[in-house]
Amino acid sequence: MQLAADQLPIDADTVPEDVISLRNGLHKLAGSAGTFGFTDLGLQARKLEQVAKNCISQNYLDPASRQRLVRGIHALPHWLFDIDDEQPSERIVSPLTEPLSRSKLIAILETDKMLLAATSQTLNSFGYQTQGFTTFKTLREALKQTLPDALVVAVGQKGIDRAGLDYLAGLQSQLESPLPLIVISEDDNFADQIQAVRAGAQGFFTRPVDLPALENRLEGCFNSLQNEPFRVLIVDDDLDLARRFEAVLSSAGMLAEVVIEPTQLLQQLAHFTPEVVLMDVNMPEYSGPELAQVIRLNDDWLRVPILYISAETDATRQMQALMKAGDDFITKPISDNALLTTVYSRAQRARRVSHALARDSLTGLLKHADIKEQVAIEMERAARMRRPASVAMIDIDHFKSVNDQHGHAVGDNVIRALANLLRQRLRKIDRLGRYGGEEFLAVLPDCDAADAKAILDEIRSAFHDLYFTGAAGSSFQCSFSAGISACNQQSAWQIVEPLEKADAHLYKAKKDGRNRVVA
Ligand SMILES: Nc1nc2c(ncn2[C@@H]2O[C@H](COP(=O)(O)OP(=O)(O)OP(=O)(O)O)[C@@H](O)[C@H]2O)c(=O)[nH]1
Repeated sequence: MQLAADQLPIDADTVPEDVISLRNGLHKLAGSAGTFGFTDLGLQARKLEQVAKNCISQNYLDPASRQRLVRGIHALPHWLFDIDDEQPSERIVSPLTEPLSRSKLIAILETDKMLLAATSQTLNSFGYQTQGFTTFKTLREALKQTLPDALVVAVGQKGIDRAGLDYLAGLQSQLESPLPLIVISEDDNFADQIQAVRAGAQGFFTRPVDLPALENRLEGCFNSLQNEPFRVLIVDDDLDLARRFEAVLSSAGMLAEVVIEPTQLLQQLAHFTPEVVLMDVNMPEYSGPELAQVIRLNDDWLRVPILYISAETDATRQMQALMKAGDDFITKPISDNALLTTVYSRAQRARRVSHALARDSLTGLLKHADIKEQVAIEMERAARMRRPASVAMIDIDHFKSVNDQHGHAVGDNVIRALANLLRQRLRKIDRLGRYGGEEFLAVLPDCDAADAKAILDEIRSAFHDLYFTGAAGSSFQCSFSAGISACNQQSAWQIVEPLEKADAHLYKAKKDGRNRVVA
């Protein structure tokens, strides 16, 4: 910029190209310097940018402006040493996503040993670790040592009393984020419920407890939506700044990727599937709004918010950009925490919207069309990589009679319980969807027929061990049948119609007596 400023003609009738490129450089510096902690440098650059802008709008480079530009640009390095201590030392907010690899530990307080064993067993079958207590005293001592991930406590004569709930309320108030708490009571009296709410309860069940429904509530508390890191795509030609944003977002547990070559934008979108796009506005070859419009040409990315990250503060120009495409403006310079919270809230909302649109409302699993698409993707990948993969079609046995005997709501509980069980037992890389009413479809990459059968048999047995609460408090059990189709390394590229094959095997499982897996 210094060289370009020195070469500006004295008293030019029209604005030379160099003033325009200097304006662009100053604009970029004004936006990025503050982000790196050089607030004063950013302010000086912004003032000089305004001088250049005035010349451009008058289409005339007057001597006074030329002098201001030349002197100002030569003085810029001076401001480089005037680093703003405040910003870089600003603490980056704690990671906004928590890794989920270990299974969750649930502490259970239940004075009845039989009920404690049944509750533990059910939660174990859903993949949770459990720690059982029969007195509040022992639970309290354990809580002093380590905190579980959630608490299930019985109140009343058979468990914790009012003072105990007060103790839990006190404990919860000391925690940054309260523990999920589920309360079990003898009946649904108001006093117990209000007491439970004051202790931070997120679930309240009366005896006899519908354990799969309790598990469903627990799972809701853990909110699996938050467990996968948010994915953010950064499009900025200023590589230093882009890397800085990438580092800030990564430090908070998000996955960030930088688009260096805008012509690769669509490929990177398809490959990375971001939940938020951060888009620079002024780039040399393609402007941010142009690239945002390209993204919006494809309905696949409609759910992904595009945030312009720009030094542009002029409301009219911001509006013009937003009218073309894009969702909001983040104004540079931006502090690390402001960047994180803005991106986080946008990503969270985008994920919720996406989830609500693609997921089945009863089970939270992928809907029919989406799981079918996943099967196609995974089978194609398996063929390409010459890796094994399996497809499993799972159907609850005699489900019509569950509805007929216990009502539709109880039937829904059974469907939800199986969905949760499958979700807990399958791996993260497996894809799972609700294929129809009481029918589920899963695709298991890198898993041959024998392994898939073993996993499904284990889940089948765990499902059959569950006791559901039916009409008038009666309890009943359910089972499912499953059909598996698979391709191994050798046949990976030969497999045709995996769904039809799995369906034929499911039919055979039903015909052979149900409660079985046919591979
Ligand atoms: N509660 C509830 N029931 C559903 C839902 N979707 C479908 N159903 C019911 O599921 C039942 C499926 O019954 P069928 O296809 O005859 O099969 P089945 O009784 O499970 O018998 P088999 O599959 O042969 O073991 C029907 O009664 C549907 O009304 C749902 O979302 N909730």
